[in-house]
Amino acid sequence: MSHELLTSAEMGEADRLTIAAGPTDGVGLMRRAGRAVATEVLSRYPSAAHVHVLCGPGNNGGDGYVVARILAGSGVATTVWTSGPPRPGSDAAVAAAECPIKPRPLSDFDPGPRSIVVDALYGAGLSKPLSGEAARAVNLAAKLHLRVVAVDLPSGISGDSGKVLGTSFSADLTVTFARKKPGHLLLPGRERCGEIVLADIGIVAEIIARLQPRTFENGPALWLRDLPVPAIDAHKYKRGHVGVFSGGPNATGAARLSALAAARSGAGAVTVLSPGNAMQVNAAHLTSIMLRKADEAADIEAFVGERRPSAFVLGPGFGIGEKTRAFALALLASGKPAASTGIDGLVFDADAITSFREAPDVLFEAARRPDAPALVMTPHEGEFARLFADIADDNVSSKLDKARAAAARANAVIVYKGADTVVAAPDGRAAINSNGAAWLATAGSGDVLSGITTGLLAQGMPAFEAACAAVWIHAETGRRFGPGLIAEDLPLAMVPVLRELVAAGGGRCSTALER
Ligand SMILES: NC(=O)C1=CN([C@@H]2O[C@H](COP(=O)(O)OP(=O)(O)OC[C@H]3O[C@@H](n4cnc5c(N)ncnc54)[C@H](OP(=O)(O)O)[C@@H]3O)[C@@H](O)[C@H]2O)[C@@H](O)CC1
Ligand SMILES: Nc1ncnc2c1ncn2[C@@H]1O[C@H](COP(=O)(O)OP(=O)(O)O)[C@@H](O)[C@H]1O
Ligand SMILES: [K+]
Repeated sequence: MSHELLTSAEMGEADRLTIAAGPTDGVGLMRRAGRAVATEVLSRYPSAAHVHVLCGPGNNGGDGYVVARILAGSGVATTVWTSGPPRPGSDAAVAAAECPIKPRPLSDFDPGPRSIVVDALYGAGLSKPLSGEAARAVNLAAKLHLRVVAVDLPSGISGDSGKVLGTSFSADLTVTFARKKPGHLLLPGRERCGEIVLADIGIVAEIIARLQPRTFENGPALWLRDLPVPAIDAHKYKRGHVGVFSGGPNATGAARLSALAAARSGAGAVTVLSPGNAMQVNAAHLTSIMLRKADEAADIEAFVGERRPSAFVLGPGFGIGEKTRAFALALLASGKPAASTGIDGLVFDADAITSFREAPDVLFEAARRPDAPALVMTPHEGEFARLFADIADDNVSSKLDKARAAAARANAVIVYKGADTVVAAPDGRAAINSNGAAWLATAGSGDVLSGITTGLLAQGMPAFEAACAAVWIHAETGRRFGPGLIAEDLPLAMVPVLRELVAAGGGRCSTALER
């Protein structure tokens, strides 16, 4: 499965295990890596006037010497610029010795217009901010609008965090090896990589599996087998019943967006739980979605006892304050074992998150109780900082690290939203999403996401998989819809996406939910 993402350390270990297993040695891997890059350059820029290969002192530079040798051997005018010679005896030194081009110092780098740059300065071993001659090369390439092909990663981008250290190349194409790294998907790294090509250099799946990777690129491979489809004997309650809490009379739309999305994602029944004073306005706007009054926590208990809901979403448009906290805690810890409530999961979004700003530990402790239903929280950056202020303030950690730390602390699946949404589970698994588009940045879009997540939870999908699937489906829908998207469009527009997923082999029959 090539959706695993490897940290620099894991990639180094994969390298080591592959060499130990034989027969390929380190230089062999380097030759394959360099050949993969050279093949892309030759096929994409067949009439390139001149290629400038920038080689650093480590193995990234080693790959660069291989590229330069192959390009020169193919008749391409090639110049090698180096920021320092490889360590004697290293694989890179072997690759440099095999390269017939005499390197020139990077400080003299002087590319002509319309030439191509192959950036093999630093990759997985980037250890400090780019400065001096490397920074000058970055600026020159940008000023001359040169095409840049990055080897493994654009130099200056951290493979583990996607952060820019000092400055970085903005590549048109990045060729990486064996598996992508988190920095290829997290921003701003993703944007600086351009198109990403994953090259097979002979590090086999068995070796990757031995590393037991815990980080993934979000996509159907991660959760398709768990995507619920109705069994032949399904009836609506077997397909899961979702409860969505509505805000007051002036804030009911968010709940209806969530409710509609939950229904479209396959929940057989959806009930909006509305304050008494908003019943009229909700009733005027609901058709297949049911409506029930819920003014206090005791009303939830009655609803659970009578109507057997399987998942709830609390937060969209609900309002911030004591009532929200009381509802959240009642849902998490009504004092009954989960088996008797039958609740598969909860989604806390928006105001349900913000309401615990002053006392996040109360929420985390409630979520930690062994009988608490599985919890998914879907904060955007602002909401994340309210609940996890210290984690958010840490300027060193990546978004991936932050989501993971938050999930462990809250004992919840955390969907840390944004253009590079990260989904993290308390057990350490995490997925980075990359199929979205900025069209999704529209009011109510997050309410739809929480509805999809709740709909999938209600159908028995495990929390991490449900959150990952919801994020991917939501993003895919927004990307395909494109200009003009508003949140109201999303529930219907996700139907073709769902259809394709079911046709592709989703998943688990919701009869398994019979209780
Ligand atoms: N693993 C695999 O399976 C395979 C890996 N392969 C390739 O290996 C690459 C990783 O190679 P790598 O580990 O040698 O690190 P690399 O990025 O060349 O840098 C290390 C050197 O740069 C220096 N340095 C760092 N940052 C700097 C800065 N800002 N400014 C100045 N100097 C800086 C650093 O200095 P130091 O930290 O020691 O001070 C050290 O000397 C990987 O990206 C891929 O292309 C392929 O061959 C196929 C198989
Ligand atoms: N630039 C972007 N690219 C991709 N997805 C985005 C972008 N901006 C926002 N999104 C997605 O849109 C949704 C917005 O949710 P949220 O901020 O809660 O909005 P609202 O509160 O208005 O519903 C999230 O799923 C987020 O990941
Ligand atoms: K590079």
